[in-house]
Amino acid sequence: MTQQTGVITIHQMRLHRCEGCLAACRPERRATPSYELPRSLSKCGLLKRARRSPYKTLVARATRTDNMAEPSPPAPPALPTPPDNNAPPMPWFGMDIGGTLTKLVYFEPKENNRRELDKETEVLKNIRRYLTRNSAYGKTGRRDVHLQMENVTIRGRRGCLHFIRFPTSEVGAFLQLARSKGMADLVNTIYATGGGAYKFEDDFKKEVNMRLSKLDELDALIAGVLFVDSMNAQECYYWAPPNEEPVHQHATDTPPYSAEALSVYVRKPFDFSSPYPFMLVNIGSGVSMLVVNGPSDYYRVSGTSLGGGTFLGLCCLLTGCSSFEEAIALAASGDNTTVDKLVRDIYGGDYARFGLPGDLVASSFGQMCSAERRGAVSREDLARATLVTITNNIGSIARLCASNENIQRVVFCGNFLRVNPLSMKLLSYAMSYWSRGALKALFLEHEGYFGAVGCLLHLDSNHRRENVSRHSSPSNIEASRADR
Ligand SMILES: Nc1ncnc2c1ncn2[C@@H]1O[C@H](COP(=O)(O)OP(=O)(O)OP(=O)(O)O)[C@@H](O)[C@H]1O
Ligand SMILES: CC(C)(CO)[C@@H](O)C(=O)NCCC(=O)O
Repeated sequence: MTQQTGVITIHQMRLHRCEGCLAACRPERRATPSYELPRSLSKCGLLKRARRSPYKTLVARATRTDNMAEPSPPAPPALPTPPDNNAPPMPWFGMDIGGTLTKLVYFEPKENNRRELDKETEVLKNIRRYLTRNSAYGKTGRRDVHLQMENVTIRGRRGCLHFIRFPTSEVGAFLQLARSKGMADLVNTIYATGGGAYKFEDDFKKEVNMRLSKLDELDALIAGVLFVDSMNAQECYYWAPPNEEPVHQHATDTPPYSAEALSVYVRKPFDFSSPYPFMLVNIGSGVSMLVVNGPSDYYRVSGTSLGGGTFLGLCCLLTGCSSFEEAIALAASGDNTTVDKLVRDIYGGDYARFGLPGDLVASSFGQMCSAERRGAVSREDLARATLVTITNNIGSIARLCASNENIQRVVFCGNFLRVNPLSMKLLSYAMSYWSRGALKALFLEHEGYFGAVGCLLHLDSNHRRENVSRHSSPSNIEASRADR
């Protein structure tokens, strides 16, 4: 992320400028986003104030190079946003305690004036220094420095968003750290989402006397996606062959889904400023699929328990690897065709009548019933087959749901896609090929952090959301199950 020069505020969500834009893009790089506030956000005081604000919203009209809109004049310089004296005390965090990873977004205020600096306690300064000067915390905490967002303004405070993650199994260690850094004395409430916000609520209270103000994970996810995308013109992208040749019209000898064909795919920016309707597929430990018709108009259409957790769990079992990064590295150099049974292994070639090419996987892990083949297979091949199995299954369900719902754009997010271009390319190919070009797979740079951002956006909300979201009414749950 290279946002440096623009000032982005919640009041001025549409204003975007980044180094990348200034260097490489025309001022009109992005079309005016039709950004409506998520209902959850519009309930919070901050945004109510923003609407009444006398400070005019500034819109940097910019259009992505692949989707040129009417040229428009460059945006005028940003007006300063008035500081909000009723803002809650720093530090400001949003937290998503997921089934595998906990994500923490920290707002680091910039431009403190002298008075504020004098007022800032030593503890607060230490927390800020500790979080922003390190990129590793203890054995397992990591800051994704490349995702850092500069010049975000929240409640009149300009600052920088930092993205931190650690395994949810280390929540205990995090609480100890929070105590040792004095965080517990400063923060009495954290906006938190994810199953862990429920599961660990008592631990936060007992260990560090912090209250978790719980937000629904899917509400927070959507709010976070819309907010981050509105601030970062580079957020949304897709993968395609360099010449953008439709993969279902591919006419060479190399199968379009082979490792060789996928290796030439390149990443391209996508203008997501008119997003609706879209399907959001969150690939975390498990997978949730949502149809999003508007910022506060969505439903969970389906899901699958075969997600990122399954990939990692199976890889650990099959290859003895011990981290996600290792599993991905193994998969990157493996060959799944020694593990899977292909259509040609069954037919000797294509099953032409129903358009099934010989190279298509007919049966995932289908070769592994042979002792001889099991003896010959490598760890890399097993990891690759696991990745392809999980990815293709998610792709199939997403495609069926999208066609069923008459939706053309499918946005994939979640940390399964972290450092995992292979899955993104496979999903891109599969969406396009099996829909004959009708579906487009899209991806987001801040992969797994949207829930935590959604929580940060609530930091001044007095409104505590109902524990049971309106989206999970019994009838919706039934509908979601029935859909499978
Ligand atoms: N460093 C990592 N450690 C463990 N898993 C990782 C790591 N990086 C990426 N992953 C992948 O990301 C997945 C977790 O993604 P994410 O953080 O989006 O979900 P979660 O919030 O933990 O799960 P859920 O939403 O289902 O509760 C893991 O299952 C794994 O596939
Ligand atoms: C349970 C959640 C929502 C927790 O984030 C996620 O892991 C998930 O969507 N799992 C898939 C559950 C299913 O629909 O089969």
